[in-house]
Amino acid sequence: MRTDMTRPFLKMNGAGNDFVVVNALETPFQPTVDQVRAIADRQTGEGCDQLIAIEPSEQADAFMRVWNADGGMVETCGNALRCVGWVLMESTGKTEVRIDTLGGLTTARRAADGQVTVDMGAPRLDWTQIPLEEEMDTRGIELQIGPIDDPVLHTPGAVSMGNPHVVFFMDHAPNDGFVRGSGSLIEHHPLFPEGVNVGFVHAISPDHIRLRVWERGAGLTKACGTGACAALVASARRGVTGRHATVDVDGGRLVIDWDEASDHVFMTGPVEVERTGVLSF
Ligand SMILES: N[C@H](CCC[C@H](N)C(=O)O)C(=O)O
Repeated sequence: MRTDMTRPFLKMNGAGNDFVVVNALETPFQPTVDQVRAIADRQTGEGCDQLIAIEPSEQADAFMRVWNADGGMVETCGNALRCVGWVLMESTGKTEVRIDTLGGLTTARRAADGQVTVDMGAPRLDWTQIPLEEEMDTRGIELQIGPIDDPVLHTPGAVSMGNPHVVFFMDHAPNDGFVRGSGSLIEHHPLFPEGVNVGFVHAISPDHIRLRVWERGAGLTKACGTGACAALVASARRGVTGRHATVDVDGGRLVIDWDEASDHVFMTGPVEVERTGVLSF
């Protein structure tokens, strides 16, 4: 491959959801779809679930741009917000930073044990905001997979945390094959004009859930931060949990609070720096 350009990056993860993070504060970073795919490829590239660029912002400390592994640019990423928040707090010495995204303005601050809390803002719950193709009650939408009289999956909650999510409720955590098979089907269902991230919740108790997520444009990941927020909101709206829960994901544990007074969702979880490297184009 001809190499015209190199670019340093930081490889980070949040509860196992991993990112190649590029500093674009001074020099713009505008990869093509093919370049994003090449970087995200785990066999031939650096390998990641999402590619992240930290860009300048007029109204916040930075703007965070997100590409899925399939090359599509998307609105936001909860686990990456913690990672980018940590990088900005380390580099500025601030204890709280504002990060703008295509999915809305967020705030990150330090929490106990080196963790980071992000104020993800209010969930968007109207069917037009998910968005859905037709009007439905987002507490439980009319969608089912499997035999009509005995569906395998049905009536998920729908929530936007800046990006679209559906959340199915199950009496056990599904295995990889189930998540991949049903997740990839539902991701592209015509009910979701912009595609959808697909969560599978197994409620262990009213403040503890197990979550697996098939991510739009990235597949089965070890964690999905916006997915954990959407799972808690969907669960609380159905009375499956209260407004606070520990969410066990494949790669770790996130704590989600849906604050009653502000209506904002707060997500707390880990941040890890894996290594530094240089991208070549
Ligand atoms: N696949 C997602 C973006 C990444 C979200 C996830 N990694 C998170 O931590 O929130 C989407 O297409 O909306």
